[in-house]
Amino acid sequence: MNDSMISIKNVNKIYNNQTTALHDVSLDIKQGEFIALVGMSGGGKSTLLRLIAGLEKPSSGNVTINSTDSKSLMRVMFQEDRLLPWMSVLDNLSFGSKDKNTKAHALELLELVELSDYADHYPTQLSGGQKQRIALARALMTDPKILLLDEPLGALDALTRRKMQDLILDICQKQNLTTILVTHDVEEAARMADRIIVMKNSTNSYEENCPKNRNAGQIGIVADRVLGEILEENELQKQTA
Ligand SMILES: Nc1ncnc2c1ncn2[C@@H]1O[C@H](COP(=O)(O)OP(=O)(O)OP(=O)(O)O)[C@@H](O)[C@H]1O
Repeated sequence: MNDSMISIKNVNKIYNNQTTALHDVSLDIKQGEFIALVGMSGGGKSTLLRLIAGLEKPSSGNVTINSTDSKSLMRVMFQEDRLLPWMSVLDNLSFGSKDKNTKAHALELLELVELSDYADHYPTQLSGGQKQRIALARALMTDPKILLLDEPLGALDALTRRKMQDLILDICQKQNLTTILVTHDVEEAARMADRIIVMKNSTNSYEENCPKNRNAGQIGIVADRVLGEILEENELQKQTA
């Protein structure tokens, strides 16, 4: 019996009959687990996240979400905050709803992300970190069970980023969210995730001398060993810089 919240079986994703973004990817994610997807550019991290979110379909294989919950099940948070500039912070969360409960829930979430005093502000009046906190609150408005984070902290300075990591971790733990974080930052992955999945980098594009599926977007599990290697590589780069 499979007790996974998200079950990915033998998934391939080929774009335009030409670019293999994912090759035979299988992965099970348990309820409440925090997964980080790392790997070099073009390794298929965002593609995998989009397939899980149902924003795209696999070319073959299956992505199954094992939950009886309805459409509010999953929310995605992106690198850019995607707030509507003409709406106040409160309206960005409640989409202008006049419903008392919706507003009350939005205010609760503003408190959770420590921005209660900013309900009447507009996005242009906020710092980058504040905007991402609002984006996080908005993602939580529907009480999702699964949170998909596509490099949401990439544009933040180191200190703000660290604070956001703590905030996200705290919320995910308290709400027992199943979370998938795409990040280029291996230290961030190590700090936040229960499990790190390394998407192997590859030549995804079709080339004559390279069978088009070879090495494309495969998952290399994780492993402290792999993580260690990447960290060592970074160390080497620093030393030779
Ligand atoms: N809509 C698309 N159409 C065609 N090719 C695509 C599309 N989306 C992604 N690809 C290709 O699929 C491969 C994987 O891309 P993806 O964005 O998933 O990688 P990634 O690991 O998230 O990269 P990055 O870290 O740079 O964001 C790349 O070769 C990319 O060019």
